[in-house]
Amino acid sequence: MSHTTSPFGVLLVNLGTPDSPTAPDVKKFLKQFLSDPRVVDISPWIWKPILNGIILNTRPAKVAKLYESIWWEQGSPLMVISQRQRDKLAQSLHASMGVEVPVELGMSYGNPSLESGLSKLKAQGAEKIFVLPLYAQYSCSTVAPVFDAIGDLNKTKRDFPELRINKDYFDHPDYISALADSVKQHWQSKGRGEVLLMSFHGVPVRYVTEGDPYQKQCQTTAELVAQSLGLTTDQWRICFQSQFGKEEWLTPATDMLLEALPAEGVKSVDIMCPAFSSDCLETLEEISQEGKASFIAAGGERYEFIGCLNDSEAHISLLTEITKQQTLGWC
Ligand SMILES: C=CC1=C(C)c2cc3[nH]c(cc4nc(cc5[nH]c(cc1n2)c(C)c5CCC(=O)O)C(CCC(=O)O)=C4C)c(C)c3C=C
Ligand SMILES: [Fe+2]
Ligand SMILES: [Fe+2]
Repeated sequence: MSHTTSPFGVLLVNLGTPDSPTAPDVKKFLKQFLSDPRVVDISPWIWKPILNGIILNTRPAKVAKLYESIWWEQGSPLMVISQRQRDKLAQSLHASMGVEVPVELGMSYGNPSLESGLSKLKAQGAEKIFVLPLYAQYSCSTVAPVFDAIGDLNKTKRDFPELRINKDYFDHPDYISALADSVKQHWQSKGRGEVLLMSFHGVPVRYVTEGDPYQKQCQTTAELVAQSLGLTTDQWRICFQSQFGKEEWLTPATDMLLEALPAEGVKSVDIMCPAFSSDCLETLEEISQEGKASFIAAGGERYEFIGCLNDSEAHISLLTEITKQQTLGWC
């Protein structure tokens, strides 16, 4: 195998996670994240006093306990899985392109920062950068901040690398088949529920009415997965999780749906989270633990969580394919 280095590098981007499951580290992370006007876009005159006066004084201790319940020996699941994705994508690109392609991680909030990921790529000789945000569905609250941050970093530089930033991959055939195959594998090992729930991270309805294509992309992903599995309309549902704050968010809300399903006669479900490329607090705690408890308390009998694509072969092969398609002509 050749050991030539490619002229481009890949920056794998995710949202980020606290450095430790302690209140001070969770506070530091939440402060940076929730101060981004792309995430919470209400006027700073109104938002800053709420954030600094209430949220950052109450939420970190509560959320730190939740992080503690899902934390792994090697660190935050989101971080550990992201590192595995980085290493496996580098191996896979080397094997399929015949050149060594540097791959680094950059988190929108917390560590390692986007800036450190870009510097590491530059140090390895990458003159062109392919930025791959690990969100299949574009949202103004997740992918757009990556565009903003990279633009901002370049503002202070006299020169900047040639850049391509992936916008989304919500309908990529390899993404749909990876999700569908993960459901089939799960059915084989754990049996099959009456209904497959596809729970996507929510966003405020206003973001969508103002032009965010997120909801539409989630709907398309869910329909394509259902179609690929041959499900009839009564065998699957879409829902939106992790509501934050008082504004109206996308519905149906996952927690409300889980409480309502047993009364509708649905006692056995499988639930997956296609908007998350790695398991994290929002899937391992909110969906796998809390969701199960509320479904069972409402009269449900069987609740099985299907893990995210994480560092599975199908996921790495999807990321390899996207990288090859988007860097055509660079190698
Ligand atoms: C404030 C509003 C929020 C919006 C809008 C939002 C969108 C959004 N988030 C993800 C994926 C992740 N979110 C994670 C954590 C997280 N998200 C919010 C709030 C919003 N998210 C908060 C306050 C937190 C921190 C935890 C908490 O305090 O509840 C994470 C990281 C989880 C981890 O393990 O560290 C991810 C990943 C998506 C995909 C999305 C919009 C499409
Ligand atoms: Fe979130
Ligand atoms: Fe949450």
